[in-house]
Amino acid sequence: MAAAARSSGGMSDQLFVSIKLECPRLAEMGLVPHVFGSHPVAGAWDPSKALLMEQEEAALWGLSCIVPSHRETLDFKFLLKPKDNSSHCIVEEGPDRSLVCGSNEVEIRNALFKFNDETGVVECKIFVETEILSPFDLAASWKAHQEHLQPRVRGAHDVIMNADSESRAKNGFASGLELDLEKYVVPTPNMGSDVVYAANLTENPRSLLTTGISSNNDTTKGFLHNSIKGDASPNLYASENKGADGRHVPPQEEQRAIFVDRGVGSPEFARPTNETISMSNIKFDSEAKDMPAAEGAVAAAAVADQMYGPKEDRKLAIVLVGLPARGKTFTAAKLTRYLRWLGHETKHFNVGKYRRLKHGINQTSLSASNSVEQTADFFRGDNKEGVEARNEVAALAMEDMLSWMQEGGQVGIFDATNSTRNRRNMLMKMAEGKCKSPKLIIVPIMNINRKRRTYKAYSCTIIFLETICNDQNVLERNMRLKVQRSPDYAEQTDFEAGVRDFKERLAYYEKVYEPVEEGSYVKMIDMVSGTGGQLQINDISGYLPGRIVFFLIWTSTLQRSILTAQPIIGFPKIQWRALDEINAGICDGMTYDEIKKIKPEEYESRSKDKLRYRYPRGESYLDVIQRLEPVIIELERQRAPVVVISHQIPLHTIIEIQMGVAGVQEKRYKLMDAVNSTAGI
Ligand SMILES: Nc1ncnc2c1ncn2[C@@H]1O[C@H](COP(=O)(O)OP(=O)(O)O)[C@@H](O)[C@H]1O
Ligand SMILES: O=P(O)(O)OC[C@H]1O[C@@](CO)(OP(=O)(O)O)[C@@H](O)[C@@H]1O
Repeated sequence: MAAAARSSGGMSDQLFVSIKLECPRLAEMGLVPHVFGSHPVAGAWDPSKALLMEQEEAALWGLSCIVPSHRETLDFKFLLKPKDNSSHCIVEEGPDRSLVCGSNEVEIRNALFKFNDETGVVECKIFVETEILSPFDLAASWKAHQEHLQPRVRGAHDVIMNADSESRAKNGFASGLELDLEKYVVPTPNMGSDVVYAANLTENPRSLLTTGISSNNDTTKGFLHNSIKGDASPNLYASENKGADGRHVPPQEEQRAIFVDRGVGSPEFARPTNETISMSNIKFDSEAKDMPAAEGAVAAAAVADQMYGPKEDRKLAIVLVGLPARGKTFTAAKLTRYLRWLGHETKHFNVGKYRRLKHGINQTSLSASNSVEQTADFFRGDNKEGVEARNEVAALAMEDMLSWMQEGGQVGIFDATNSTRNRRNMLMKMAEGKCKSPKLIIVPIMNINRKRRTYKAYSCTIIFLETICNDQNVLERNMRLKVQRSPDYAEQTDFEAGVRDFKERLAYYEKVYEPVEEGSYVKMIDMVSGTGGQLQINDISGYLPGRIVFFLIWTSTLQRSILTAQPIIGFPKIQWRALDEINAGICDGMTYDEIKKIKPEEYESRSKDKLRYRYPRGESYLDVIQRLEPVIIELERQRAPVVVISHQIPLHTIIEIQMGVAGVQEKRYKLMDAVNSTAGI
């Protein structure tokens, strides 16, 4: 019942790069080395977005990253910035340095920095170490991280590379403006210095700023306007068109950051041991241990492929769905980082943030009672005012997201519960309004020749990403975390009362919750419950880029194929509806003999043309072939072994299909009689 496909290529390999710079003089001169380069993640030659190298010893700085294999070359240079004035910089002399992806040969030469004063030239030693990593190395690294093992291969610490890492280091937060926003606008409960409420780091509601919609927190409004003018964060909205050396720098609305996620892509990677990598090994005991980095990658994989084709022409709206405390914001944040890392303009819009800015953190004004403990009331499905208010802020956020996409943004991530069909319909309609047709966004451009407006169309796809969690222990813990961290409960001094209120809110949501059954969707089910987790994918063609390591087992959605996959631990399993057995319609559950007896005319038609015969209310083999197309295309693209567990394969048989330049080789392994046969097809 199983077929394994293996391909000979190594295109999913990634290049691990570790750069070190040694120079005893820099520290005493108060200078900090940075790296900047051609790729947006290295600042796109914009010195203000250069990546900070971390000081590892008194005279040694380091930076590590993973470069995806599809990037052909990465040109870069070193530059020095004074510790206390990051706007001045000294770029190294000489030609650009080049890293050729797919090759681990790098030219090593010292870096020379020329000063116009008596300092003269400062020379720094450079060490560059590269290594091509297979998906398995990365997966093992991820696993090692999850288990909090000490690095087995490299000694360097994990990297979080962030264009604004200096201010991050100073503030402990990713962005000056957003830090200030949280500090001054919405009170946040004391979560410990290193914990940031993820929703706070999402997009700032521009519709609420520009339309003058008032907040019941006056400080908010005033502060926001000041911030935009530049008082709070001079860097965030400043745009520069030229780098220090005159190179063109693409305009950027916000700081670009790449996170080489801890674990996945961490320099602390570990070689695979004989152990298997299992989602079920994920520990889930404290937030400090963080949640699996995998989901972000998993979900990203499922959507990243939507980005294939000319990048500037493709738009993707990812709409999160799920009850509160299911990890939506967490997943959206990971997805945002991951897609940005892949090079896609991505923004995360959190409706909770909009709600808090518009209505404040205490919704009692819209609820029946004035007690703080009644705030859950705002979320009651039959609280007309509450529902309207929530829809209103959701519409504002969607409006902002669609406008940003029209202006050039590529992936918008819309983070709210979106727990009813009505709400999702509203969002789809809004998107269609902008798109004119579900797949198209129309933007006017001037056609000078004809002196009239024509329209340039580009496609926009909506994908629902639903997070489902049935594990009561996980939920209990998540709920307490939400109360501890959400600004909604910042003013609630009685923690247990906050938990009760949040549970009440959840119960209201549960009453009206309608899981997604419509459109294109990815369902992430129990990803953190310790059972391995499952993904359900519907109507997403060509998903799963080869470089993603977490998708290695594919099953249909039917019990028997899921059960067959169960003993295979080590990889999350993905259910594809496209792999389901033929739908036999009214004949479902009957044997051929029974069909012959009960439905002789059907039996007769089927015998005449098995390929085209379609069961009443069911499918024909031609239909099945058609729905299998995306699976086949995806298989072709995979560069790591994939196990497909599906139907109509001889019992107790594994078919290994090797795709190579010389054609396709098929091997059959009979599990019961150990006789193997080989055939070319
Ligand atoms: N897939 C998941 N299933 C369940 N819990 C998760 C998942 N991913 C992350 N979490 C945990 O859920 C907690 C609440 O997450 P959050 O993203 O704020 O929830 P939501 O946005 O759904 O209200 C996080 O602190 C995280 O530890
Ligand atoms: O309007 P819906 O779809 O319920 O979603 C947004 C709401 O989700 C909530 C539900 O608790 O999420 P969040 O945790 O992101 O703050 C509310 O804050 C927010 O107002």
